[in-house]
Amino acid sequence: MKELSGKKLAAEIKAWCVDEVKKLKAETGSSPHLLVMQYGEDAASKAYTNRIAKNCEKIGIEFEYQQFKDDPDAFLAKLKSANQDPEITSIMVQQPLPDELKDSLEMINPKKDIEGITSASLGKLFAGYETLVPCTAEACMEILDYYEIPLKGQRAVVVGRSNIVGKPVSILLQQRHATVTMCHSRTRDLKAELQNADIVVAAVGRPKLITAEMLNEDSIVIDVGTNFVDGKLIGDVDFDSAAEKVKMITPVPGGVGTVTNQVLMRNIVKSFKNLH
Ligand SMILES: Nc1nc(=O)c2c([nH]1)NC[C@@H]1CN(c3ccc(C(=O)N[C@@H](CCC(=O)O)C(=O)O)cc3)C=[N+]21
Repeated sequence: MKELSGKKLAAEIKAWCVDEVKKLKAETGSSPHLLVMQYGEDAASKAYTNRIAKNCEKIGIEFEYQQFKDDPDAFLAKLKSANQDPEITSIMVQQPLPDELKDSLEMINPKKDIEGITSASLGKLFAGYETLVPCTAEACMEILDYYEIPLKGQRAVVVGRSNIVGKPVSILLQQRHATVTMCHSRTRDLKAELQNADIVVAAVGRPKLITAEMLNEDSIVIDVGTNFVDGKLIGDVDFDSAAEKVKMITPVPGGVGTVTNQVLMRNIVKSFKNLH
């Protein structure tokens, strides 16, 4: 078994960002500027925001955070003004959102949509145009490429069909000529599907849902899960048992999540470039 660490790759992407931000500052006199908006008190959103703030600081990206509560109109007003504001080059709206504000994700200016979650961004991805791609899906592809894992003609089984990971990663894998099977909570026999997999992408958000006995010895496993259990970060794959069996597997933490953090930074740099 080979552990597919994301640490070196993440450091490389970060170094690229640092360099690029320096160059852009010299050329334009300004720096990328991220606005993170949160509605309500979700602790995971807060923790994620703090991590993003630190990463922005290290790279030289300006960071702004606004939290709202009990005032959906103020939230919408800020989002509208941020869409127009030339100083704000990237916008991230933390999820979850209350039902009355769910549609606001669609309002994000697609040029500033660093998570690639608007239908405009996802539509471009679907059609094969260049666009900002959801960071976690892109991080999976980066890890596969970093470790030179062949994709053409390979069988990839994606477990999970979310808009931010499962669906986009399935498109990216198909673009690279993999044969993709989508599995989810209603899949009748997940083990049978996994037996055929050259590559498994686990993105369901259920701790240790996938166990060693479900996996094939020749599989390469990309674990996207970031489940907090008793204060510990646990993947969707039971790492300890799976690691003894499969060919290669990403750890949690230190795998996809580490790369995702820096792919997000790179998307902030890209959105700045697209706007300038
Ligand atoms: N619009 C939006 N996009 C999100 O992506 C989003 C969100 N809202 N709301 C909150 C949740 C929560 N979330 C996490 C991200 C990283 C870790 C995490 O633990 N990251 C580790 C990575 C660990 C590893 O190496 O795998 C770290 O940064 O150190 C957890 C949770 C994102 N979310």
